Order: sequence, then C-alpha cells, then structure tokens
Amino acid sequence: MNFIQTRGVDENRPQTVTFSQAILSPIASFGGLYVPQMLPELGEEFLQKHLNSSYKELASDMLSCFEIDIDAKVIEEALSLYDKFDDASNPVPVVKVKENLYISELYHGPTRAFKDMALQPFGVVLSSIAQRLNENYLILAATSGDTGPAALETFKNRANVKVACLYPDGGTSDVQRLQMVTEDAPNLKVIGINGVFDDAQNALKRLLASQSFKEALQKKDTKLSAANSVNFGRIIFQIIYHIHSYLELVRQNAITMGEQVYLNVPSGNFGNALGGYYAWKMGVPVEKIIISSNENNVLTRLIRNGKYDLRNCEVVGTTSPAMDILKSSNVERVLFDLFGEVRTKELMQNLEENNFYELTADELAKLRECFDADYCSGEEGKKYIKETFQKYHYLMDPHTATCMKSYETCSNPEIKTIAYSTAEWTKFSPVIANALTGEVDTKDIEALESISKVANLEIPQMIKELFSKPIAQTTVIEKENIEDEILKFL
Ligand SMILES: N[C@@H](CCOP(=O)(O)O)C(=O)O
Repeated sequence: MNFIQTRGVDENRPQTVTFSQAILSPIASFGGLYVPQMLPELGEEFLQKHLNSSYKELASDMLSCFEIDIDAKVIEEALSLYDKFDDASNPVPVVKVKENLYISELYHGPTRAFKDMALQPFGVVLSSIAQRLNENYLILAATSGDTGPAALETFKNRANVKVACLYPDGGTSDVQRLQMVTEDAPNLKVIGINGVFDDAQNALKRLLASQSFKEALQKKDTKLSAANSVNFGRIIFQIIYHIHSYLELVRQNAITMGEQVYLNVPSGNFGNALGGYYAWKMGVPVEKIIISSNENNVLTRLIRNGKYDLRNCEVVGTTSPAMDILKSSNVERVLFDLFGEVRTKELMQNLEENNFYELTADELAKLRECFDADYCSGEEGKKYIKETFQKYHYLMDPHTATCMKSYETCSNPEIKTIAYSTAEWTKFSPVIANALTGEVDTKDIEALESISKVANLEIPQMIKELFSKPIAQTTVIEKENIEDEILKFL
C-alpha cells in the first residue's frame, strides 16, 4: 500500500511513498499529511473471522490488509508489547456502564492513557526501520499531557532514536508532568515551554518542515520524525481498537453483527476519532461518530456550523487538559477524504494564514453525515463523574466524562454507543476527588489516596512510584528557544 498527500504534491516529492517513508518523514508537500492511497475493505467476513480472535491476532491481520513494508517479525515484536498491559489476553476491556452505553477502556498500558495503544508498537516499528537503514532519528513529540509520557516510555533506550518532548509548563496534570520529568535515559530530553500546547505543536510542525533545521541535524548525522498523530504510523494502530471494541459488543451479545453503533470520542488532535472514521470506512457498522470536547470547543463549532474559527480565540485551561487544543491536526485527513486535495489545501492555507475557514453548506452536510459534536464544561464533567459513580459504580476521568454530555445531546438512546475512555482516573485525581467528595486544592498524592478509599480501587504501582522518583528533567524555556535547546541536546 502506498501513501498520498492531503494537499497535493510539490515538485520535489514523488507522487506516492511507502509506509516506512511516510512515518520516517511525516510532513508532506505544502505542510500536508500522508494518508493511505486506498483504505482496505474488510467487510463482514473479516469481522466474522475475528469474532473469536485475540487483540493481537486481529491487529496482525488488519495490518496485513494495509500491505505495509514492515517485516512480519517486527510487527510481531511490536504487537507483543500489548502483553505488558493489565490483561495480556484483553488489553482493551469494553465495559457496560448502563443500558446501551459501553465504555472502551484504552488506558491499561504502561502510562495509563490511550496513547500507549499506538505508541507502544510504533516505538518498535520506527526504531527497527532506523536500525535497518543504519540511520539515527530525532523524534519530536508535542504533548498536552498523554502523548509525551507514552512517547518517552516507548522510545526509552531504543536504538537509533532520540526523543525531544515539548510540553506546556503548567498545562498538564501533576501526574502527567511527573511521568515526563522523572524519565531518565540518555536518549530522552523533556522540554517545558512557557506557552500552551498549540505553541509546542506549531514548533513541531515548523521544525518538521524546516530545511535549515534538517541541515543542522544532518551535521549531527541525524534525521527527523515525530511521535504525534500527524504521523500515520500512529493512526494505523489507532484503527484496531475501534474494530476490537465493535467485536467486543458482538461477543457480549450487546449487538448482532452488522448492527450500527455510535462511536463517542473525546477529541483534541482528532487521531482517536480519525481511527474510528477509518474503521467505519473499512467496514465497521457505525451510525455516526460523536466528537466530545471541553470548553476549547473549536471542533463542536466546526461540526455544527462549518466554521473553523480561531480568530479572537485563546486556549483556556480546563479540567481535561489533554484536550486543551485549538489546532486539531487530523481534521485535515477527514477534509481530504471528503473534499479532496485541492479543497483541503485551500482550507488549510486559510486556517494557517487567517485563522479561519468555512465549509460550504454542501460540505457541512457531508461532514454532518459522519459526525456530530458537543462540548462539556468542567463543572458539568464533575457532575457526570459523580453521578456515574454513584448510580453505576463506574469511575471515569474528566476526558471520558465529556462523552456523557454528548451521549445525552447527540445520540439516539435506542442505538448502542461505544464511548472511549482515554485515560485512567489516576492521572487526574484532584479533579475527580473534588467531584466525588467536594475536597478542594488536594495534592495529587492525597487525592489518589482518597479516591482509592472511596472507590475501593488500587493505585497502580507505576503511579505511586512517581512521587518518590528523582526529577531528571528540569528544562523550561521560552518557545522561541526550542530549536537551540534541541540542538544542544543532540
Ligand atoms: N492530547 C495529546 C496531544 C497530542 O496529540 P497526538 O495524538 O497528536 O499525539 C496529548 O495528550 O499529548
């Protein structure tokens, strides 16, 4: 399978590239992204065949439908990392919360967030390509709290790769920050910036497209790639869990094969939702994808009125910080799929130059055939956390809680919903403790203990350990100095 580009092709690039090429150098012509030339059609036969498969068998078969240029042995090693999840036989439990609402728990990996689902195997794949080519790679990661820890964890001490991870200082939860700044390996550099996530992601995209930065890296015998969902190497692994979650509902006799379901996805950079959209196009029966946001509700506005409008718009800090994002990378891949490369280039250029684009009425109607959206405030989220815990004894994190509002406002309750839980409660304990007990200004460690008692849940060892680990990464800089800081590290 070859890969094409969302904004067309400039004169310096080939029309198509392989999977390896697309993931080693993820930014395409005119600042666009790579997408598969054609999505494989799985059909009901594939779903039937995998009704009783393990997650790894399903993953391996789905990946082979993409016919990517990665050795079967490497894929096998990459997928074996799911064995480290809480339950090796089922890395993604799907739990019934109430009539017709199921939660797919994507956080049972080493950093307790859904990013492990893709970054664990991706780390093996990227490092093994680098070794095969005998090349060294700098992997950039921009994070609002979950991608960073997962990228550091997967690339730690791997051959031929170094990671520079950019996070907004003060813009993540304390556990997320500790997960990053306690990472101590010679190939990892964590850089806090005085700014917001969009500043970190803008810097990442600028550096990925910068010839002079690439030349500076070349002098250090290093090439450049990225761990974020701009990289299709992330997205390919994010399709699998949507297929798995659908099959789980069939296995649990919640639906019959072929019955349509809603996918309800807490969204920031839109990689998770895009995985669901691709799974749908590949044959998973979906009624609609519901996009759930926090107060940074740019996606809700786009899906409701067709305007991506960042004029006079500043990111606000919320109780679900991983979604404190305004420039959502993967919407571009959906635009390309629905409207083609010429229109995508025009819309994305408008966004970059004017902080604004507007879809036509026909385009909006097409987008709304696939998606609906709503957003949830922090206060509403806490109400849902408390209510869901009291009524159904199910504890969710503030990102997952945003799905509860859009479940009520956007879906037909007769149709089953799979909502995605992107992070474990342990990553956002002060907000959850506040929701459950009313306690305010509690430190993470105290909040973890109080929730553990109230909800009778164990605090996982890797979270407990964070509070006594030495701080290994102390760099916090102005955003203008990112490039210099990275070059100093190499
Ligand atoms: N929400 C993310 C932001 C980066 O998203 P990605 O999917 O593009 O890596 C985070 O928590 O870091």
